Amino acid sequence: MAATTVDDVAVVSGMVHKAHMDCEAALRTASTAGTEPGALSIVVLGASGDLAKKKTFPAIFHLYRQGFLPATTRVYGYARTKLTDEVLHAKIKPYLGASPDEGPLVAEFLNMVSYISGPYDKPDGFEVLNKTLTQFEDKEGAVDGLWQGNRLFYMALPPSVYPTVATMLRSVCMSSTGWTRLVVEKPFGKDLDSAEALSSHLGALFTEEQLYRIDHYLGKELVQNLLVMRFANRVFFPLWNRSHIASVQITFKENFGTEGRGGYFDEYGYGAPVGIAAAAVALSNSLWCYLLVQRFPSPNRSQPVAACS
Ligand SMILES: NC(=O)C1=CN([C@@H]2O[C@H](COP(=O)(O)OP(=O)(O)OC[C@H]3O[C@@H](n4cnc5c(N)ncnc54)[C@H](OP(=O)(O)O)[C@@H]3O)[C@@H](O)[C@H]2O)C=CC1
Ligand SMILES: O=C1O[C@H](COP(=O)(O)O)[C@@H](O)[C@H](O)[C@H]1O
Repeated sequence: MAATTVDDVAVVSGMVHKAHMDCEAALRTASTAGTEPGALSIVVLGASGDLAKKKTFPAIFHLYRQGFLPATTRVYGYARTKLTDEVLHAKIKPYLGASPDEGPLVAEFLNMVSYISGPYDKPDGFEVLNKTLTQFEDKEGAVDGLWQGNRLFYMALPPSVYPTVATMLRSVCMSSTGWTRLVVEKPFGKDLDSAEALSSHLGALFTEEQLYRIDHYLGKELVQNLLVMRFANRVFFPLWNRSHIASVQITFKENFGTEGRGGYFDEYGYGAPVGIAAAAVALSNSLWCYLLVQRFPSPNRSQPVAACS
């Protein structure tokens, strides 16, 4: 059995890089931190929903607080519900995870956040969004006399609308002066056929470098630690195989109900008891990934493409 090396850890980090990140890590990678020149627009699609409120906006706030976002960043929420900027701010503020003395910082952050309402299946709203982004980029995106506007789209939406929204973004909202990236939160399909269909749909619209598929559960510390324990711990590494492990048990525990997460359970047995629907969503992505984290062989290079294959 080969000894574990620092390279093994780097290889594992490479895998983590592409597919196993939480919202914050994904956004940080996708925005290449605060050093990149030009204007950065982060668009949260499904901004009126549960994931946006509980995970995505707080993650963006944490990046802002840590100085990982360029000074020329704006955050746009997009969804069908008609909301004012103020109503969106009031909705997300309690979830940002700010301490009582961070009032001014929160106000500064919310000042960067605005909201656009529009449909997912017609170009109208996306045209307004594109115009808004372009105006911001024209104003703030100057780099050495040239203009650069980078756009990050985060789909905090039910899976049923991913394909339509991706098509709209591709036809109406691509940046013509910088990069465009699309973050897709799990579930990535509910079975092999739907995962392949989604993959080929997105693959026809965006390049692999533009696509970030994430499951925030795999960015959790416990799961990340499993990777280190498997590949970088000299005691566990030689023992982590079928000769020494009789079975692996993964327990999914959640003690609360739907709580506004209608879209979350869409197509995953919404009529079923909440626990079963929640477990079905978790099983379709997170739990399989946990199992893979236990089992996948060490990839031979640290690039995401090596990890994917
Ligand atoms: N909530 C969570 O903790 C987690 C969620 N996810 C995933 O993130 C995505 C979003 O989840 P979540 O925010 O909970 O879902 P929501 O039900 O809150 O949906 C998000 C938004 O999408 C719009 N929407 C809801 N249902 C539909 C529909 N049938 N057709 C079109 N638009 C709809 C609504 O906005 P509007 O009507 O204003 O357009 C809603 O505010 C899902 O893929 C979910 O599986 C992943 C991990 C955790
Ligand atoms: O992916 C999921 O995330 C949500 C939120 O979980 P949290 O522990 O990060 O707060 C969870 O409710 C859901 O069951 C799971 O599939």
